[in-house]
Amino acid sequence: MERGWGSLAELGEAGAAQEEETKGGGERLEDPAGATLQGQEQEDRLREVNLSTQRLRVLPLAVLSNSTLESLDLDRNKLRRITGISKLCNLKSLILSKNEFVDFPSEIQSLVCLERLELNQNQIRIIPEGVFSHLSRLKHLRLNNNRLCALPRDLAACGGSLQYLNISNNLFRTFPQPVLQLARLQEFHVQNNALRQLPRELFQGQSLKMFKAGGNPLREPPTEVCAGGIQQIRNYFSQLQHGLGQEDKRVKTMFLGASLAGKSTICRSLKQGQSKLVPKEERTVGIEISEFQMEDFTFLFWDFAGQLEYYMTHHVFITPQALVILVINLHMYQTNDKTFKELVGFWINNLSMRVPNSVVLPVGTHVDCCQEQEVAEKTRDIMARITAMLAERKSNLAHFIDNLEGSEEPKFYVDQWERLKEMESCTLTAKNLFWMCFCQILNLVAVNCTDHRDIRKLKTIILKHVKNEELFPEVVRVLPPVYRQVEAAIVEIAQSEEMADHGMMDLQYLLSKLSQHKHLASLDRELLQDILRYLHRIGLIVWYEEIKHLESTVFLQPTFLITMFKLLVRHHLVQQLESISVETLIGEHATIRDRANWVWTFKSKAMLCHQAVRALVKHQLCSEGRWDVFEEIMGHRPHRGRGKLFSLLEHFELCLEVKHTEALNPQAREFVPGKPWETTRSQGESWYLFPTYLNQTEEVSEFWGGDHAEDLHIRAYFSPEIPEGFFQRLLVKACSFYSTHWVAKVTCLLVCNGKPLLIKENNQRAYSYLELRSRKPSERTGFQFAWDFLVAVVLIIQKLAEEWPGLHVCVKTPCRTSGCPAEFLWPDMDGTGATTKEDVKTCGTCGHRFGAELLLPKGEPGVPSLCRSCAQGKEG
Ligand SMILES: Nc1nc2c(ncn2[C@@H]2O[C@H](COP(=O)(O)OP(=O)(O)OP(=O)(O)O)[C@@H](O)[C@H]2O)c(=O)[nH]1
Repeated sequence: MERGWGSLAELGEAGAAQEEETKGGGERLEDPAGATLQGQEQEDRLREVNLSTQRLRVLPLAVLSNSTLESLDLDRNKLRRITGISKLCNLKSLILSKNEFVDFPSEIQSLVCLERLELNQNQIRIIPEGVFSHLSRLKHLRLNNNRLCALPRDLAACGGSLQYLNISNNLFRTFPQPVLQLARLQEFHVQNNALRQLPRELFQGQSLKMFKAGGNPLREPPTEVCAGGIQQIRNYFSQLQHGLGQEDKRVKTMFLGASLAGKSTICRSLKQGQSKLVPKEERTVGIEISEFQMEDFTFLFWDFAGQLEYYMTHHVFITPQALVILVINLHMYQTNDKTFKELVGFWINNLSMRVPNSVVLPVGTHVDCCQEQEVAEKTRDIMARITAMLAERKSNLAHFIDNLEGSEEPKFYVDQWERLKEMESCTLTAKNLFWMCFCQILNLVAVNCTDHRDIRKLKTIILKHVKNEELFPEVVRVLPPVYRQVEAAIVEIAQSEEMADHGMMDLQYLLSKLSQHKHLASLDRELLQDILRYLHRIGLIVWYEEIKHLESTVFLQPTFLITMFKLLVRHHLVQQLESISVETLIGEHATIRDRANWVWTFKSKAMLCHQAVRALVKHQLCSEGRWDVFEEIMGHRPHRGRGKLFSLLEHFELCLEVKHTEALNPQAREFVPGKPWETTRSQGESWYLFPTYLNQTEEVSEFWGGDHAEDLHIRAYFSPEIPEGFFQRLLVKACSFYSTHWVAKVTCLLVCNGKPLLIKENNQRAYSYLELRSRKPSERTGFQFAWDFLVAVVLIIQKLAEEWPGLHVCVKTPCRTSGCPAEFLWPDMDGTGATTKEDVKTCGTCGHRFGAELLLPKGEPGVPSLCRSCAQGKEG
């Protein structure tokens, strides 16, 4: 058999050197100090036993006979009971997480010294009374990921000691009252249950420091209040005491779908209660937002433009807990794969990745342009394909799970397995175990937008759905009257004569304006800010506290924000650039020649200099009659201060500041793992790269010099696919680390310490991956560096992927034998160095043996965590 590239022989010398090192390490144990250490270690071992991941079904007798045992770790086994555990009466810590318990192991009541008990990730439904009354020293209790809907009353007996309690991911519908007796509780996790209400008493004491309740259909206090933390919840309850809570029924409704589907037409017709055809010339640019009342529900309509260029901004605005109206032009729809993907599949796929628990109502338009039978056929076809698509996704996930479970060393894949299990439950259809775990696609409604009866029918159907509490448990929010008063005051300020129509206002000025309102005069600023945060979370205003340049700006009209985005993220930007008037050029100290240069650089490199951006923005604002906001959003001085626009675009990774248009600043300080790194703020004009506008060029492959068979080579696979815009955002993130880089539409070359790393995007159905390649080091010492670089980029990919909760990414190394289809799956990268410790890996398919360095990062402790902090450092 022919040997593959990079076989064991390639690492001959390196392997021998390592063996030497291991021997040297062994000798050290024999010195006297080492012997004392060993004795101490042995003693500790008698008190602490770790039997995690052993596939145990019963407790080993040897363990039960050791009555001095203080800590027993049985994490990730197959235990259903632990008969005999009561003998271990000195036990202080008992870990039984990720086993197969259905019944609570009551023998635990004898372990009166217990301080830490972990029973998370089991199947426990009921905890009997009479266990916790014996555990008065218990400080730390994990019961998350079970099937619990109540806690025993005697948990109160741990009131003097319990500091940490986790009951997240269970089935609690009402708040477990015994928790209120836990006077010393500091950290409480109750996420992902079915709670509607939290008791005021929980927040009355001062002990609680950390509280998490996301993923509950909370009405009182609403999720958007809880997201503000304990102090905001306390403020909320103290306001509720002053006046009766009012019910607010509000639904964020997002209109999505391909270009010219009829989104704006439906949106406007629903608002006006009659057919309101939108002329083609009035296409939506960016997003339009409007508010509208149906019965006692307030609908906040978000109408998204269908052109792909704008999709880059969609991820900012597509948020969970909304009704999504997916508009499909039935006249354009053909019963084939291609149109399904373009008009329907693309949108559902993106929603299932970004907001896996969304409710989607497909609406077919242009019925008047179709035959009656055609409408029925197309409706059936769309629904059947959606069902098949979701089924395929589910079976893919099941397949990934099976693969991990069947792997030789499942313990290396626990994190990936858990994440997949979580996603699998999200893609099931309604009425699942957890209220939030559905991606519900409702039946398609076919309408003729020219007929007002169809509009009325659609309105009735929408109302019926939003009244369904199973579908929309969070529509109702209980609010203290002051919340509504602040909202009303803001609307008044926004509409006042004094207010410029861009609706941007300085935070301090807004707060003082609010204090002038008669009901709000006595409110303190902290409470007012809390309410502004709430209004930001429900999408009524925008206040990005987390962006430094925008922390003191409140956007009272969120649409203006989109106006800002669309100045630079839009259709036909080149034509806009070409049409900048001579007056504007002169105003920016530029010439017609400069303009030609800008157009050339933009077309070839997707870059604009600061001066070009200023001229472009000025040109567009003038043509829209909004000249007044130019300085506000671009900053006052042409070459300094970058203004609000760039802060926004950079925050959402839509553009990247670069220092040189040629070789992209080859002198820049680079990021080298392990060494301090800072961005260079060199002189000269800034250029901005807009990756959305990149074209395919040969430049990257020229600098890379073509793939070599012996390259180190890995792939990050994406399921169901690489989200639109993902690669461009990765590019912005990665290039801001590695300031020497070359980029093109689907490829990017990063350089670190003079070594190149290539990233290539391949997005095909059922075969979507990012390929990462670096040259095989010529010396053994070079492997560490090469893998550090690769791992750092993988971690940036994983970090970015977290923004798509329904996305699964897994990293594999293809077998190095040419033609062998096998791949080596990467273990979880949890920062503990869970990489390979073996020297040799054998391919299960072709049987070739390879030096492990050629396939996976070696398990040098600390390296992955170092890379992790680097990847996350930029997040700041
Ligand atoms: N005959 C007929 N025309 C419709 C119907 N619905 C929409 N239209 C027309 O289709 C065209 C596109 O409608 P829009 O509402 O602008 O579509 P959109 O989805 O908002 O399009 P973008 O703004 O490009 O994203 C307009 O000219 C509408 O008048 C329908 O049911 N029947």
